[in-house]
Amino acid sequence: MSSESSSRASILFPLPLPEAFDYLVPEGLELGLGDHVLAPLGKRMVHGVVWGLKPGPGERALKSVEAPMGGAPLPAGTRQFVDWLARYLVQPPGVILRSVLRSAEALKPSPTETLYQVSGTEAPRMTAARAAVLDAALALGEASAADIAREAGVGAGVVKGLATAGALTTISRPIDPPYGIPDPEAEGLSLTMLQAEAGGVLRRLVRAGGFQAALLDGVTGSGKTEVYFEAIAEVLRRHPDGQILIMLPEIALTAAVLSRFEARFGCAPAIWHSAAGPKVRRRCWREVAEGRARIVVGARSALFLPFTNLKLIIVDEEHDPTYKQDEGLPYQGRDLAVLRAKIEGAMIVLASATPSLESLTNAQAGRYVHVRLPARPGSAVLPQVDTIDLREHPPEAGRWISPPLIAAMVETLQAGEQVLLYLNRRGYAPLVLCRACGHRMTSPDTQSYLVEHRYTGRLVCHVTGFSMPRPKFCPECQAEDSLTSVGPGVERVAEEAKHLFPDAKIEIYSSDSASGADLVDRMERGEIDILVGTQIAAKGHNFPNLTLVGVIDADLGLAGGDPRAGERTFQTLVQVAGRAGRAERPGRALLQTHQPEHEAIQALIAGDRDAFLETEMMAREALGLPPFGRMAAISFQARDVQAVEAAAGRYAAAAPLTDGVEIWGPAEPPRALVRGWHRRRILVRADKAIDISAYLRAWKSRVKIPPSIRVTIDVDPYSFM
Ligand SMILES: Nc1ncnc2c1ncn2[C@@H]1O[C@H](COP(=O)(O)OP(=O)(O)OP(=O)(O)O)[C@@H](O)[C@H]1O
Ligand SMILES: [Zn+2]
Repeated sequence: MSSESSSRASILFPLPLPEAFDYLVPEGLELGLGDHVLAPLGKRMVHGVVWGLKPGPGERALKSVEAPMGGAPLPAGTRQFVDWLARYLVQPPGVILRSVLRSAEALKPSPTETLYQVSGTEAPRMTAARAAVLDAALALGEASAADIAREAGVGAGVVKGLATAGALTTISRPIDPPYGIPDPEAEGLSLTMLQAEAGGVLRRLVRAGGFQAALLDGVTGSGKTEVYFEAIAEVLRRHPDGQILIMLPEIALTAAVLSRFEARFGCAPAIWHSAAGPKVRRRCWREVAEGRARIVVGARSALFLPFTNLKLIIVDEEHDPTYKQDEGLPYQGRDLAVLRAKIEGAMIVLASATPSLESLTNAQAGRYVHVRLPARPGSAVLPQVDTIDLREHPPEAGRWISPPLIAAMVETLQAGEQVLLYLNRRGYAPLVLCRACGHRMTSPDTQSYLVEHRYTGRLVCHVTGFSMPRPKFCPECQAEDSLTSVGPGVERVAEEAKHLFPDAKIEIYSSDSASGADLVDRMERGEIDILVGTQIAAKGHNFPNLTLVGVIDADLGLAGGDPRAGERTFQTLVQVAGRAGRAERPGRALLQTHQPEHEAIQALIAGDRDAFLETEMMAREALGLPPFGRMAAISFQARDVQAVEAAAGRYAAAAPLTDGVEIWGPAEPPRALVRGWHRRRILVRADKAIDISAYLRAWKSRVKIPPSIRVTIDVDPYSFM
């Protein structure tokens, strides 16, 4: 076994193991860092990546690497990102690697298909079937045997026979073709002065090279997309092999957005998101790893793609809460994007009309270049925002649209314009209770109210997905027909709108909608009069004829005591109001509220974002909350409530004592029971100067928790509650 030339490789597996393991490299096998290999782990052969190479056979008897797996090696930047994240997120490195290796198929070359084409050579023994095939092949150009045979109305054997006879030639083509080459000089919109200026700043940053960060802070509808296209074009010009990642919130990956990319750069980008099928995934992953894909448009998980030469990352709608992943591996995609840009020496642009306090603080401190776009292009102006005080103008009993909002809707519809009614609640009613005994319908094993969905006639748990038919008898007191729906969801508001405007075309847009893309198209074309939507309808869309936005409940989200509630509500309301009046016709937004004096709502009416953020910042600073301090959450889950309490208690007791760190809890989180799993949570607040990841690692190493208890560490919890 041990010869002069033998060496060792440490192999990292995409598994929750504490570290990479050493293997012997068999003689004759040349391995490089980042190579994909098969190696024995227990009784199995497992796909791993060469993480280190060492000379000599070493002291211990080691197993051997079995075989190389092919595919482009994992680039150095990606490996560094994995190591960095493992430390930062307090996770075993293999857990991060698992987020990188998302397509084993991508390591193999693309499968090929055979296409047929008329060769021009005469076919011997012409028959009617053969003539039909030649006609079909001429009409189709390059096509598969099956397609030609179908067109000709014969069996595929006739096609193959003609190929053997030389009358058809065959071409072998990859099923996953490379992506088109984007053209930076393709015709775009002509930019306004403000846009050109902002674009110029971004182009200069691209030319400066290396890690650069910019906050593109522009009001809704100001054309931020066009401006960051300028940065993309500059990278395409300067770096013939440079790669660009554009991150969007998952639901913003619509046909409308993609066609704007195509229009500007002359070809479709590579696409990456969690719902993409294996074929889309393997193509994108392979092309990125081989350095051929130039532009990737993706959701947060695109961060983990193996870029070989990443030059620019755009995080569009950077404030969006969907960049935060809570399940599985918790991380904040926006922050990791900045980290990745640093490691790759790339530029990053964070774009938003309502930047997060984190990014604004970085811009104010000069860490990010602050690029502003204060106005919409051309004649488009920002919407006029007003409140409707529900205490003065209450809707009729059992209704949710107030008289002033109804009046505004009448005007808008009479002018032939569109209305968006916004309520961030899916279904018909958020709560169903028994009039006889007061029983509230909840999800089994989960402390969560069931939401009534009237279209499907079911009560649905939005936490676990559990659903049941609406019962006729109260499950508690058995009273008949005693269940009543409390409060509105979008279905109920749509029902009311239908009652008020029986002739209007009304649609509901929420994550329950079967075809959101179709709704967006029809809304854009003006085929819908009133769209009743949740936050999915509030993001990024351009509906030129939409001039009235009615917010059914502007107070939703302000209650509850989460210090982020004000910021989040403000962001959502700016975004939803920002859908109005994006083209020639001016728009307005009406907010129904019980507390028109609330700071977030006042700031919105005054259009004074900065004053609002100023007070928010002061509150955060006083409490030492992010961005002025660091937070982490440690969550415990178990089937047994006593076990989870004991484990959380022991964990808390083992906390290292340090100045500048405060430990809160263990306590019950907002959802303390889900699918029969009991949850407890410890919150950690640390001063900015403290390396909270290192602190959490040290803490974790002090406690042994039994495997029946799931422990999750989140170094960037979105909610502080
Ligand atoms: N220079 C321009 N000339 C003509 N139309 C423009 C120009 N710039 C932007 N637009 C149009 O204005 C609309 C808004 O642009 P875009 O979607 O880029 O705005 P945004 O800043 O991303 O807005 P939001 O933050 O609300 O999503 C789009 O329909 C876009 O095509
Ligand atoms: Zn009852």
